[in-house]
Amino acid sequence: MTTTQWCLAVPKSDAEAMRRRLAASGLLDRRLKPRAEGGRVLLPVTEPCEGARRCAFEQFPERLMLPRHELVGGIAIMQEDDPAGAERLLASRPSLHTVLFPESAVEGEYRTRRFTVLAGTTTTKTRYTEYGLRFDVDLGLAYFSARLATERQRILSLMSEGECVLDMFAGVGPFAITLAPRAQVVFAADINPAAVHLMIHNIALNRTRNVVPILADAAHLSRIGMPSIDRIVMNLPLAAREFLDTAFSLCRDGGWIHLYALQEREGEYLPLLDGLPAGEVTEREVRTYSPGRWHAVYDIRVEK
Ligand SMILES: C[S@@+](CC[C@H](N)C(=O)[O-])C[C@H]1O[C@@H](n2cnc3c(N)ncnc32)[C@H](O)[C@@H]1O
Repeated sequence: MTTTQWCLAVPKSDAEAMRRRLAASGLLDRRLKPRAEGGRVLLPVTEPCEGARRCAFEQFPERLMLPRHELVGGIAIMQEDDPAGAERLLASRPSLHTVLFPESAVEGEYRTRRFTVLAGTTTTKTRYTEYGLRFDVDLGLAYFSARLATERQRILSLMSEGECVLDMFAGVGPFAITLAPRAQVVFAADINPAAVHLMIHNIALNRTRNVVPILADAAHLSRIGMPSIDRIVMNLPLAAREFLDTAFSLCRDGGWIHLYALQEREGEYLPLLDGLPAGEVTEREVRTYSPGRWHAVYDIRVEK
């Protein structure tokens, strides 16, 4: 049976690396068989993204009946409250231990969701691996998304050796621990004690020596005697705007701020930079969030 889906066409030599990246970020449509076309491989993706086009694919026969889901380690998060589908999903992959259904949207200051267990072990904890790093997460207690895996690697690729980095909204530490190998030091703050607790655990799990976890409201960071920062990550899409003054005060001249935003219009967040010492700004789409709304990142060069 064939079906039409969005896909990315990549050179054969890059196909396996790209397939892994898409799988890690939850974008690979695992129900469909990738296929060759000329010197390229067509990789089916679950949602439109930059460079994607529509193509016909054959379905994997054994996965025909599996419900749509997002994977985080051994947990599958389903989009429908379908216990029978959850049982089929659980049986289809030996690595899965739990299937969850979100009862709420991402909510509250800690940006967490409430879940119902549809199948498997009653837990919201799991171990997730990303580019060789391990993260213990508890989806009920602290925010975590596997969909930013590629974005974390992009920020790493922008860094020079020995940078001093600040992750203002660090959660369980995925950005901070990913960026640490190229940094002199990474300060990683979060207001959620459970997130900071897991971050400390993940720092030890990955034998990272240069991440400084901070349990604090980011609004207070300029008062704790921090050195001048080369690069700041601001991943709190709905409220990061409230912390821009603090970020600009902490970042050195010539440094960079990566501001994540949920937006409905290109350039929606640019007016927030009026009156701030911002130089070059590049805006890019990270991923589609919902129809008409996307997760964007603004790479902002600080010019004081
Ligand atoms: C969208 S999550 C991002 C977490 C992490 N950067 C990641 O990519 O997984 C935002 C985080 O900001 C934290 N947060 C919310 N308000 C904060 C504040 N005022 N100061 C510090 N952290 C805050 C939340 O607890 C949450 O862990």
